[in-house]
Amino acid sequence: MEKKKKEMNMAESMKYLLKTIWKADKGCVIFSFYKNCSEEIFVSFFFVYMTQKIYECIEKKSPYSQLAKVVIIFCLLHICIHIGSAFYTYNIRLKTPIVYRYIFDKVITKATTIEITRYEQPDFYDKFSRSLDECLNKAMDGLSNLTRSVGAAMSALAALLIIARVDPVLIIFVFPPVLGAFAFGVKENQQEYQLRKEETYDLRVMEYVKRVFYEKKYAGEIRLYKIRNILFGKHKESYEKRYQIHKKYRKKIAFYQFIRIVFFVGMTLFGTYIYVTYVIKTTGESKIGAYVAMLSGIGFVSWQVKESVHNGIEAGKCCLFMNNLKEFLEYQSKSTDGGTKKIQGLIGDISFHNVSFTYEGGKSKVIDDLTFTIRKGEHIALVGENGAGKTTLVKLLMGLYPVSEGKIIADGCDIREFEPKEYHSRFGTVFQDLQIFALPLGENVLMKEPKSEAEKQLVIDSLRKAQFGDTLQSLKNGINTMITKEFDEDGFVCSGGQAQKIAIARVFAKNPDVVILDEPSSALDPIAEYNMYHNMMQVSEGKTVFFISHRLSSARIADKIYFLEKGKIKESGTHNELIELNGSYAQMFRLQAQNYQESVPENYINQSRVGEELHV
Ligand SMILES: Nc1ncnc2c1ncn2[C@@H]1O[C@H](COP(=O)(O)OP(=O)(O)OP(=O)(O)O)[C@@H](O)[C@H]1O
Repeated sequence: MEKKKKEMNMAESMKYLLKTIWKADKGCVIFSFYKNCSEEIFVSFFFVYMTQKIYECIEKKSPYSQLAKVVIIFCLLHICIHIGSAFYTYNIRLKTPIVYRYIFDKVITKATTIEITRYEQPDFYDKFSRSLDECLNKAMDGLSNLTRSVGAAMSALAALLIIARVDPVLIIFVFPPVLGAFAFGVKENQQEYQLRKEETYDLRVMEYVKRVFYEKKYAGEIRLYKIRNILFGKHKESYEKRYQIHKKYRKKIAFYQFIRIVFFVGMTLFGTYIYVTYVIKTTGESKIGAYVAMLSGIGFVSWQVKESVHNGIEAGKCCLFMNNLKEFLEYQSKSTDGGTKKIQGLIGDISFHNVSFTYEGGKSKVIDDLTFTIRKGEHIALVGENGAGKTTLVKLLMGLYPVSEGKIIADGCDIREFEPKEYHSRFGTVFQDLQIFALPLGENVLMKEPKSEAEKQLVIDSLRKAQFGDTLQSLKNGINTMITKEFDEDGFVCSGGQAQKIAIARVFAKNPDVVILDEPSSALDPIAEYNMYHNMMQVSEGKTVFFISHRLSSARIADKIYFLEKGKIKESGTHNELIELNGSYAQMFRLQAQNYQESVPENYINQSRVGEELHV
């Protein structure tokens, strides 16, 4: 995102992870600490204290009953601790999805409030995908590793206390692995995190290629064109880049691991053996039992330190991913910066004041110094060549993109001052790239589950107005029919025109203040197109309507037509005024009218005259 924030260090990211999971489910954190700490401390007492007791018993020739008492206490403790652990194992499986849902909710909620422009930035996708994929999985892994690390550290500490009772000097031998493991563990973590960051772009490319081969919408093009080879090439290229990145970092990580284990852990083990041999040699064999027991104790401590560091490193890796989550969730969206004002009544007049807009990274203005006013209830047609800026203009109006210069006023107020969610809710839109969801038809229209009879009827009426009535009648399950076959073999697969009709029905069902139709009829047949516009204009009586259409025959019904060219309004007026003006609009209109007349070739007409079926 734009402003680079300082990343959290490991301790801060661990705190953030714990805080996040704590907010999602307190029990998760408590159980995890309980299980891993209690088990590990018990193990250290069992191994070190019990071994020492056995040797003591042999050396002092104490009665066997004393040892039996210790064994019974340990047995009882063992049962108690593992009852708790069993409870944890049962619970943690149930709690993991709660945490997963909590983070998922936060990320998705945030993503839907961020300006659409962010979706065009690779950096946004990196953070978004890492927040979703990595953080979701890493959060629980992080907690598990962190608590195991703390458990192993506590276990090592408990063992050290037992060892110190025999000979405090022995403790010195434990410090090299602790210091080394810590210093090199941090380095390993940093390398691992850098590796993940560096490979994110290529991972995304690989994910994209995977998605293209997976999703049905690409299946046709892939079979018909040679795009498969290009995509394979991209996948291979990214795979090789990732391989090089891994090679670079894995070498360093392996080196740090080698130093940590061979040098520091080795120092402890060999140092202790030399020291214990020395002590036994100089003090005689009186304490041989206790010292031999301590040798295994030091081995245990060293193992636990290794475990603690290893788990700490793993936890650190997971926790550092929390940087992505935090940065993503704390990102201040431009469109959500201000905007708390509520709209009173319906949206009234809308005016553009010297509005200009350039897409981020774009070189030239897509909308260039536009000034005009739309009266409440006017039906406006936006026409012009491809790329003239028509879609961009309506997206600016809906507040989906922030204007670069100037302002848009609705109801006498800059639209940036309105509460974005409420402002967006006032528009009913059919986008050019409209989306149909793998949900029942009713939900696709109402955009929520139609529960009451009135809501169900509204869905049916809206579908009829959108010219979907005949198709609806043929559907066995009516508005409960599942759309797409993604989750239901009997699902209904829409044609392009049917999908457009469903999207149009959404607008009828929503009954918004302002209707925006971005080429809503491009896939409709001429009769459906005529009826759709007729219905739309009827129900939009008194509402402001913007429609973008390349079929200028439909623009005739508008109260006013704006002809856009390179982000500027070149001509405006009613259809008749613009025809009279005899400018670009009139020229385009005449060209289309001429094409329609010439579009049925002479020989087809002749053939049809002799009784053959006409297929045009
Ligand atoms: N997300 C984007 N990022 C960068 N440039 C964009 C983006 N969307 C559109 N553009 C550019 O802005 C210009 C206007 O696009 P827009 O979609 O507004 O045109 P339009 O008039 O609706 O075109 P059409 O009739 O083809 O739908 C085009 O040159 C296009 O390449």
